[in-house]
Amino acid sequence: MITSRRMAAVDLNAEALGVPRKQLMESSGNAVARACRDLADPGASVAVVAGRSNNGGDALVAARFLKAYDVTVHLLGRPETISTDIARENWDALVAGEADRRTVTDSVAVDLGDPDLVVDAMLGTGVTGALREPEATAARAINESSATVLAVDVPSGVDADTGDAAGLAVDADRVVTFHDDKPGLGDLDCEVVVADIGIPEAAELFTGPGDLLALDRDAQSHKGDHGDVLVVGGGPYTGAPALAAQSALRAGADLARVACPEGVAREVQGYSENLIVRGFSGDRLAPEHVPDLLDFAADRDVVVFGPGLGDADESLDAVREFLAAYDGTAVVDADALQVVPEVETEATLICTPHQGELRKMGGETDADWETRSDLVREFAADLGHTLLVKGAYDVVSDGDAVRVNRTGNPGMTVGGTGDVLAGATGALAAVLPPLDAAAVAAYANGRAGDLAADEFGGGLVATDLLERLPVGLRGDDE
Ligand SMILES: NC(=O)C1=CN([C@@H]2O[C@H](COP(=O)(O)OP(=O)(O)OC[C@H]3O[C@@H](n4cnc5c(N)ncnc54)[C@H](O)[C@@H]3O)[C@@H](O)[C@H]2O)[C@H](O)CC1
Ligand SMILES: [K+]
Repeated sequence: MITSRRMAAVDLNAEALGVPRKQLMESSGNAVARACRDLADPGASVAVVAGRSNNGGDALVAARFLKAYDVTVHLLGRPETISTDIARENWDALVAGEADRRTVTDSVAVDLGDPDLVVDAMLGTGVTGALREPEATAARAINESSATVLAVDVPSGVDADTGDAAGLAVDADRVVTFHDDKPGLGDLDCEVVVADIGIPEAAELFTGPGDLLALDRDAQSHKGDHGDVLVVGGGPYTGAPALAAQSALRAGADLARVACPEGVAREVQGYSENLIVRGFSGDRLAPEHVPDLLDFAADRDVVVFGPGLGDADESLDAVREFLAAYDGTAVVDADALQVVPEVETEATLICTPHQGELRKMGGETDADWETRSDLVREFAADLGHTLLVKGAYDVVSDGDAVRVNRTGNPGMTVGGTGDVLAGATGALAAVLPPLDAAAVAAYANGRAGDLAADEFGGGLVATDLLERLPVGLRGDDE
């Protein structure tokens, strides 16, 4: 099952892997033609009703494959208004091949004749709201005809993420849907066939430019609130919390605060005037600080726990007490990780261990990334939290889905890059679901590292990543 939003991401990832959308459209069209052959005998009359975008494009390809049938293509609109290059190229191929075709520019012109089979390719996953004209009139004509109706990807008018129609929708006998089942289709009273259109498995498993789309859309739905992130750490180390907090800002957070021992607060502030630093008494985190921290954390969007915290017993006790009482979203990193398996918490946690830290948490790992993916998924399911296990291939899992990130380079083994990743994950967790936040953070952090390595090779340092994180988070075409 795949949502149309995730489908768009996978599609872009496929393109980055060398399988462009036009190639997928050819496979989709071929699958539509196969479904037609299943539903009608050679010689039967077929009315292809094509919209002006890619759903229509699929059917324009199918028309080319249906030489044994009496096909008429009805394009809903003027050819010059076809909205994608690949759909237009397929229309032009029909024109050049002198295919039987009509253009339907308004509702009065909708006349499908009396076909044996109708191919509904008006709208697919790009539908928004109720059908407009001439689609609405065409949908009524399709529903009134006695023909068998084959819908391409989804029946036009039906939202593929919910199965709901905002009003009128095509009543299909069969749907040929691409790549994977879509959430709403099971509730419709029609037969659903899933066609493999050759999207590589890697497009779904590995992070890619498509994963950044989640940021555009989900971040907008949290409009005006790009995150108030609190980093709790510092004590034995001061650079780590400062790096994590600056990284949260570079990853788009509106505010980054650091809660650290007052003995190191000036030093942490000294790294950047952009940080809001709040000291607590003493020189390391202890249980006595927890009530105050919980109050302070309650007004923040995400807490990043652990950078530079150290592993003193009283600090780890404090992490236990904090997590047991906290019910918000937290990224847990570094020494704080080891207490996670023993804590019962209502909080949503994203844990960011490297493989040594994973073992210390009780998790297993393996040199083979595929085996490691299974182990990480199982351990995330046991914990009930999201894991981002760092390595040459980072493995992200919420216990159900797995994403693997291949960006990054050996230069990133330098100190501090993990703090940058934790901070970025914190900022993204303010606007995205945990799995997406971790996957996008790993992808962007690795891209930032790759850009830094272009310049500094093995001499890159963590602050180089901070500067490049905004570019790492931006799509190539922006
Ligand atoms: N990997 C894939 O997912 C592939 C999918 N294919 C096919 O492409 C469509 C999705 O194509 P897209 O161009 O994004 O959207 P639509 O064809 O659904 O058209 C959207 C277009 O239509 C207009 N519109 C939106 N809502 C309405 C409305 N209520 N009434 C009238 N018009 C409307 C608006 O202009 C939109 O921009 C997918 O379903 C597959 O069939 C690829 O071919 C293969 C890979
Ligand atoms: K359709």
